[in-house]
Amino acid sequence: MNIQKIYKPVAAQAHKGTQGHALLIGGSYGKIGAITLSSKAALHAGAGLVTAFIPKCGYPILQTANPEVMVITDKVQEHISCIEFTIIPNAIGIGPGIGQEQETQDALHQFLQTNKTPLVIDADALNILSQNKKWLELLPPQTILTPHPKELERLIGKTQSDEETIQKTITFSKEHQLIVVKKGAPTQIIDGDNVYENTTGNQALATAGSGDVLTGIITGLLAQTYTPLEAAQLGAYLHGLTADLALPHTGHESFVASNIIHFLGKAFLTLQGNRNEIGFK
Ligand SMILES: NC(=O)C1=CN([C@@H]2O[C@H](COP(=O)(O)OP(=O)(O)OC[C@H]3O[C@@H](n4cnc5c(N)ncnc54)[C@H](O)[C@@H]3O)[C@@H](O)[C@H]2O)[C@@H](O)CC1
Ligand SMILES: Nc1ncnc2c1ncn2[C@@H]1O[C@H](COP(=O)(O)OP(=O)(O)O)[C@@H](O)[C@H]1O
Ligand SMILES: [Mg+2]
Repeated sequence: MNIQKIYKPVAAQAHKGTQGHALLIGGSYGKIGAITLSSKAALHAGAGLVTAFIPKCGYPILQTANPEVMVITDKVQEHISCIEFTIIPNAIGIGPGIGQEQETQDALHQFLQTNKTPLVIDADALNILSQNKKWLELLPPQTILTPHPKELERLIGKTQSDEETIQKTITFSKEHQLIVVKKGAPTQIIDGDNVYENTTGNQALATAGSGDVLTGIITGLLAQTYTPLEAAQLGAYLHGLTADLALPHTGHESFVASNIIHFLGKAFLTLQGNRNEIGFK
């Protein structure tokens, strides 16, 4: 599978209104950084407009760190208690840093009951779903879940081998019509019986916030004209490639999640050449 076939260059006549509006929902006291990274990543993935929905305490932090991102605040200071907004986003990413307060769980339930917008679900939003598996029925078809191994285990249960994990994830994906970005080394994308293995990335990504950035990238792509499977594949590919491109500059140790965002431009630029070797296995 060739990533270059998925990639769509930005049209010369494009404007911010044609490049998609991404909404990132998350953050809680002490974890505003997660949603700050996600929303910044969505912008750098090409979304024309990005809004972050966060608890009140994050307002000055996010507005200062990301002046290009618009902000909607919850009425509660330290966590999200009610997800209501009047904007019409093209894609929503929910979960980075959101925490598991009871009010936040209730807000997620309420949100899922009415939401029809293409969705990416990560981090504590996944953990809340794991404790309320009936809510999986509320997800729009082709919703993208981005679990790391522990989050996946909470969703599908313990397994004895990698093969069993893949089989259970395929069954889970088919049962609920979901795309699972099974994060790891390497990341695999499971869409029903189809399993795609990413070819980019390295251990530099073993750093706090690198998954939060992936969620922002995928949501930013989903808000443009990419299908959920394309957004998951291109997002995972670009995310990993940033770590490969950064390696001569940062080494494995000093690479941090912000570097993923920093090197995203260089990663996109590789897609504009004629490299045929790139892609997924
Ligand atoms: N700057 C920030 O605000 C940050 C906020 N974060 C947020 O913190 C919350 C908690 O997320 P966590 O993922 O830390 O908590 P979890 O409890 O979901 O996951 C941590 C556990 O999973 C295990 N694990 C993670 N990756 C693994 C792998 N590849 N293989 C095997 N085990 C693995 C860890 O060893 C640990 O036991 C999330 O909402 C997240 O978005 C984190 O992303 C870190 C940065
Ligand atoms: N050794 C590794 N090789 C390749 N990718 C890795 C490695 N370690 C972590 N990653 C990637 O980094 C990201 C980590 O996500 P996650 O655990 O959710 O981080 P966080 O919650 O801190 O943002 C995933 O995309 C994962 O595939
Ligand atoms: Mg994570």
